[in-house]
Amino acid sequence: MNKHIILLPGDGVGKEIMASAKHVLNATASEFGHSFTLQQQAIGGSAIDQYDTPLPEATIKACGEADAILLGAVGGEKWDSLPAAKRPEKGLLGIRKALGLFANLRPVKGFPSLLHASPLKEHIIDGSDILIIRELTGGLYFGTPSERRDHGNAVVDTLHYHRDEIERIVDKAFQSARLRHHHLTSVDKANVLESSRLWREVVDDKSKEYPDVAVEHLLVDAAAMKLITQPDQFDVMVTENMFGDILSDEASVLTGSLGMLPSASVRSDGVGLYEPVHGSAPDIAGKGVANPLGMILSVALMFRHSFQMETEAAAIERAVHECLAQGYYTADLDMKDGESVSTGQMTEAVVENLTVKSVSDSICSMYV
Ligand SMILES: NC(=O)c1ccc[n+]([C@@H]2O[C@H](COP(=O)([O-])OP(=O)(O)OC[C@H]3O[C@@H](n4cnc5c(N)ncnc54)[C@H](O)[C@@H]3O)[C@@H](O)[C@H]2O)c1
Ligand SMILES: CC(C)[C@H](C(=O)O)[C@@H](O)C(=O)O
Ligand SMILES: [Mg+2]
Repeated sequence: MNKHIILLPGDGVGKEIMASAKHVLNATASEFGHSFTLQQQAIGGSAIDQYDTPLPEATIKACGEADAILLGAVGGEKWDSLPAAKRPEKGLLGIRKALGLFANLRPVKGFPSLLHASPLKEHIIDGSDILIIRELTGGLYFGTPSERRDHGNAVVDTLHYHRDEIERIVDKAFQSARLRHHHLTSVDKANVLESSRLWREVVDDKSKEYPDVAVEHLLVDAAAMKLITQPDQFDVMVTENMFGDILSDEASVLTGSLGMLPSASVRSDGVGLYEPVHGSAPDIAGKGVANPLGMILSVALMFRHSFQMETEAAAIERAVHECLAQGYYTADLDMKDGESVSTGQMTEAVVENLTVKSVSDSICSMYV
């Protein structure tokens, strides 16, 4: 099958892990007999340097015509003092909005070999398997006005949702719960925010269409606590844009490192943008030590969600599982024994484990 994929490496470690994604993508293509057209475009700080904008028109056009998009990360100190509209992060927010990618799926499932890489107790994280569904094109990130007032001494940010925007993400969450363990936790701040009270109303209305899914409402502060004390109590979690941003970084602790988490930003027709949950990691950028697995697992999500190629997706996930079991780990994973490997060595280890043979006894669909 021929697919057209846009690569947006972005900034910092984004460039390093995109090289890993390309390598794994090419290896998967040759292993399974696919041909992909890959085209690179600029976004974030590197686009600002080249084109004076974090999201060039050419990037939006190319992404709009693609079957799927892979993104590394954006941002860095160099661009931190630019005005809001010119920051690298605006490029990322802009492409999500321009493509209508309203559903951000962030699966959090630890690999058995990394149980002791987490600072949390093993018996607490063992068996946790959570899908965080973050609303991605509305909420606090996109409401207007968002501006300074009173000569810079006052400020307003707006959390805006229309019922339709909540309905479509909640629908997606119920559908995902049906494919998993039929349990949905909706996270909000309904004891304070009017937007959360509408959110809760929509979840309760929608739940009538999904009587086979058990629904629970949880306030976001309690959810943050429960996520790391009783993670096995969660199946699918659905929440507002910023709540989801924060909770997913927190949840990464269950897997041993922020560098492990992949994500899929999708809309209803299957077009999607796939990126790790972490950022450009300026503290380690350029050193060749970034963990490429969140990015590589995002490639697996692309096969699953945009191309409906479950075998290929499972093969990549299996290869990651195998190389961790063989004892490969990057420096961010706080392991007790042995020596950590570089980004390139970890990527090679994944590619070496990526064989058709390994798919037969696949652990399959780790990240539905
Ligand atoms: N999706 C994105 O592009 C994205 C996401 C988050 C932050 N950012 C941007 O990235 C920049 C840095 O933000 P930050 O430092 O708060 O968050 P960050 O996610 O870049 O880094 C947080 C910590 O996690 C570590 N880390 C992250 N990814 C890693 C990996 N793959 N391997 C090993 N360690 C990893 C970093 O070294 C750092 O210690 C900012 O400009 C921010 O806006 C971008
Ligand atoms: C860089 C930033 C705009 C982005 C977000 O908040 O959505 C990031 O933190 C993420 O999680 O993808
Ligand atoms: Mg984030």
